[in-house]
Amino acid sequence: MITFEGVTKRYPDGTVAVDDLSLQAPTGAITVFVGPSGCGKTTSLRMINRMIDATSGRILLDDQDVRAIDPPTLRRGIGYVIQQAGLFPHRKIVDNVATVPYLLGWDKKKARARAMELLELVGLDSKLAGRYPFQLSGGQQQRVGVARALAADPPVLLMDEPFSAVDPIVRASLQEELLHLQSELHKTIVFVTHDIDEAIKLGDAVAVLRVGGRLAQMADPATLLSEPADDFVREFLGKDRGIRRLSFVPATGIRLGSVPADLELDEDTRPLGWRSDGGLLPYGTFNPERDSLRAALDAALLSPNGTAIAVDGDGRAIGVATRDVLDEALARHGTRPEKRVPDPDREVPASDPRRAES
Ligand SMILES: Nc1ncnc2c1ncn2[C@@H]1O[C@H](COP(=O)(O)OP(=O)(O)OP(=O)(O)O)[C@@H](O)[C@H]1O
Repeated sequence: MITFEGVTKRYPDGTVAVDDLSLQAPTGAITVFVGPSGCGKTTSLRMINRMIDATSGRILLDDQDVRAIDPPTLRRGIGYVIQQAGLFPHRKIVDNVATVPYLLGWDKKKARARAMELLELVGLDSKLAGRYPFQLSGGQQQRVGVARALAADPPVLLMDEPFSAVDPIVRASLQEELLHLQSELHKTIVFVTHDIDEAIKLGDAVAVLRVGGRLAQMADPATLLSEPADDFVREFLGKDRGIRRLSFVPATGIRLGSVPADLELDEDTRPLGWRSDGGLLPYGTFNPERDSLRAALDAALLSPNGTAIAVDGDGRAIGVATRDVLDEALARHGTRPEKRVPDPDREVPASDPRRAES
């Protein structure tokens, strides 16, 4: 557990980057700091490993004040990943990954063996080990950055916009891999991003900061989307938060009808398409055991008749959800009124989506 207790950082020029920040990043979970540029995310992150020292307040690592631990010792237990990986350009990939083990005095063979193991863990081909950073793509370099941060098996990992320099497709796969790694490693991760979608995808807990380094809200993603604390958080989450929050509603409760005769199936009862005079029409599927209500809606949108096909883990049709049934599910989950503290002094502007919701 990482605990911020009333932490403030005032830079020598008087800028208050972080103002009385109190929050907890739970052990074994991903906590994301998100917010607009200049809101103090990086400063907050760097105060954990003492690359920056707080002006006042305390940061505790489990129960120990980080100020009581000398920085080299502290950083041995904290992996650090930054944007564009920050690899040493003149060192081979394997030696970049082995940096911390070398510093810890491991013998070269053991350190390199560990590096090779980590390259595999982050999905890199072992033949890249002998290359130099410039010979790798941006996405590969980021993977090396993650491998390097994990080299000494630190319990804590700090990640500062680690995926923001790569294109959206590579970024999505790096995010998936981080989630996969985390499901095995259970590190305590603090992740900084300015991208709310990334925060919602990766965070077990999301701390939304506002400029001036003040905490606007800290919550799990589903709560954040359904119960934004104020207008700043609501704006920051964006206009499509209604549909995004359906990603956190399981599709299990959807009432399924039987598979209709106009759905063409193969011999294993996997769907092939909707029959029509002009041939088979496209369709969309969802797995009620595994997918969200959003996935079911997506499946419905892919079918010209608006009916989503439910499949089992082997892709076999087990039923359908018609538009009416999906409407019912939406009515149950999609229009839940927000819990907010009304502010009688505040007018709700005509453009505010809450007007439409009420
Ligand atoms: N060394 C410094 N001296 C003075 N002010 C600083 C210093 N470093 C950062 N700041 C200021 O502190 C505030 C917070 O900066 P910080 O880098 O923590 O924000 P951030 O949320 O990470 O921003 P971004 O998303 O743009 O990286 C900003 O106003 C920044 O200009």
